[in-house]
Amino acid sequence: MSEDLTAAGRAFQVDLRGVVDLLARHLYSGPRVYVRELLQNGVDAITARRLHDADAPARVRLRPGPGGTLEVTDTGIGLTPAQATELLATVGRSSKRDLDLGLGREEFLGQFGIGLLSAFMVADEIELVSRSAVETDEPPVRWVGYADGRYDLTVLPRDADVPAGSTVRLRARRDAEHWLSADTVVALAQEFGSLLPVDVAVEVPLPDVTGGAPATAWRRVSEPSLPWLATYPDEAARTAALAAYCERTLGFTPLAHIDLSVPLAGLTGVAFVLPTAVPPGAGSRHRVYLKRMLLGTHVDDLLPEWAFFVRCVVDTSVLRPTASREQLYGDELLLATQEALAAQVRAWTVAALTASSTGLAGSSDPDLTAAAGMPPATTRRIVSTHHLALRSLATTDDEVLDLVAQVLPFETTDGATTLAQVRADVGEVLHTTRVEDFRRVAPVARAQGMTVVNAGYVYDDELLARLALRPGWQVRELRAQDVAQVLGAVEPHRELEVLDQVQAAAAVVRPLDCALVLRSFEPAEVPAVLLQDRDGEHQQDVRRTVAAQDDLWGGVLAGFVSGEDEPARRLVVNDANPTVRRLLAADPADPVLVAGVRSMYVTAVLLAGEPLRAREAELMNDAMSVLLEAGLTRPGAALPDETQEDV
Ligand SMILES: Nc1ncnc2c1ncn2[C@@H]1O[C@H](COP(=O)(O)OP(=O)(O)OP(=O)(O)O)[C@@H](O)[C@H]1O
Repeated sequence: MSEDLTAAGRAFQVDLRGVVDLLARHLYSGPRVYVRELLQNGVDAITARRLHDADAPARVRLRPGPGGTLEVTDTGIGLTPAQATELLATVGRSSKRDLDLGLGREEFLGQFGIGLLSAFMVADEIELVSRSAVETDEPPVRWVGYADGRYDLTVLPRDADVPAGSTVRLRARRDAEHWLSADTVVALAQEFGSLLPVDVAVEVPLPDVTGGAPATAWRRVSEPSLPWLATYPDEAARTAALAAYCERTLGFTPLAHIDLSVPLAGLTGVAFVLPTAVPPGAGSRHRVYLKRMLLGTHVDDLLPEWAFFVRCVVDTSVLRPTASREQLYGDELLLATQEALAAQVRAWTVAALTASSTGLAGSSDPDLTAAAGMPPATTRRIVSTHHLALRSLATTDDEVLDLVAQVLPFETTDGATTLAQVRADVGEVLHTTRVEDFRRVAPVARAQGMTVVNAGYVYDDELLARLALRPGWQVRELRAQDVAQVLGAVEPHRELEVLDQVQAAAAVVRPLDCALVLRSFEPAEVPAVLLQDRDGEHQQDVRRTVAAQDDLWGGVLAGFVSGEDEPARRLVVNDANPTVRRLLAADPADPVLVAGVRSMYVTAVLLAGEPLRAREAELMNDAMSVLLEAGLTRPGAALPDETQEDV
């Protein structure tokens, strides 16, 4: 016989275990948030009571007990038996968004009506004993919820010893006792509730010195006011207090702090400047409080990527949390807030940069004077520690770009100097875009009096490309020809004199995709330099592609290959170098000439900062043995023969 399952208008049944599992695994970051949810309910209840009675006490007390119990008592609004039935027995029911009850969401931390369930992550039973502080004729009530979805509700006698407000009691599930231990509760209450505007304290055991009954004390975990809004005797005291707060909370001593304020989002706070450089892309980890309850310590997206040199601590009363209460909800308001915060950090950054370039005496801009108010050594330290962040910002911001060009040192062939200085000295800013290119040309360029900027480091080539578009700047990437041009040609008679040797030497490097030319240049100690020809490199690429294509495409592409099979690199041999001159005096067929050219080539590759390929290392070895052999067998170069007697 089959049962009739037809139904209409029935209510959903909820399997609480499934819901709790869902919360624990997918919504909350872990059981630890149960403390936050209990604190939040206590604070919200106090807020609700204070809407009726502004002078009502504002206390939350947490008492971890023996055997894994925890009692959380608040002096909040409490519940009548009817409210307890309605609010606690329905998952998703919340008094905090119920306008019928005359309450709006703005005042409260909670909104979803699921927070209390988080206690089931650590306990199988939640007991809540409550007495309404507003409907004082109502009796107190005791509600007990079980993780399997049942609950008991008992109306207590009117004269029962239950003060106005609520007490939640938990008994830890086996395996979850540590979550309710005094140490853990203190740590969690401090983490989530340190900035709460109510008096939050945890009962902690005192060390037993008398041998009597164990003594306890209340340890206050909340601060009376936000550290950045508190009143201090003077600016120096405020800076010191904020630095101490940063040390306690974020674990570092800041180089400086930047005050933040976005009234639209009810946001105030501070950005602390990190004392050491962080790699770009390290992510920004900001500490965000929502109505003074910790939302998260790793909230992303509060500031743009370039601001990776600061860590913020902010409190907002208007931005909304995601349901996990661990990130901010991405709405229009958050976007506007991010923009406003970025503008404030940027204004400060510009001020710091300007201050470090000029000293800024008498500036009337408050940001500028604030930054300039820092000791010059501090401004310089900030700029040198966080130059990468500044370079990154300069790639998208012209004002910062101009300042960076004036203030930040770049590596050049004249030593570290600013781009503005290079412009003032030589007009055009010539730069390489790879560190290897710079290493390759630096010694020669330096000796020729050419100024070349190394823009091979992160952000620098983007930065120079942007600078090239700024009025008044002439910026160009260095080409091989620029260097080749300044390398002096050799007199025609000398060229003729060593023609055979140069041709023999060219034949040595040709299989290594390298041409060879003879020039005379300073410094004379450098026997040869390797020049990379970008056009040549491109030609090489095309040639490789042509070789790999079928006939039709190969034919089309071959049209792009210009002229002869030009090598991509040029070994420029220095006729001013004594070793080179001796080498060029050798017989073109002498194996020493071949070995000498090979070793010159390898030295030039290394000087250019290029890695040595296996083939080149092999050549070096061969060259060494030829040179050694030649050296050892030279007449008069043999080791003294010990058997021979002195004559
Ligand atoms: N300590 C308390 N004092 C008075 N009322 C309470 C207390 N704790 C819970 N409540 C009532 O129970 C309701 C449900 O609480 P719960 O923590 O599950 O959700 P919430 O706080 O409303 O929202 P959220 O899920 O965002 O935390 C609350 O809206 C509130 O009315």
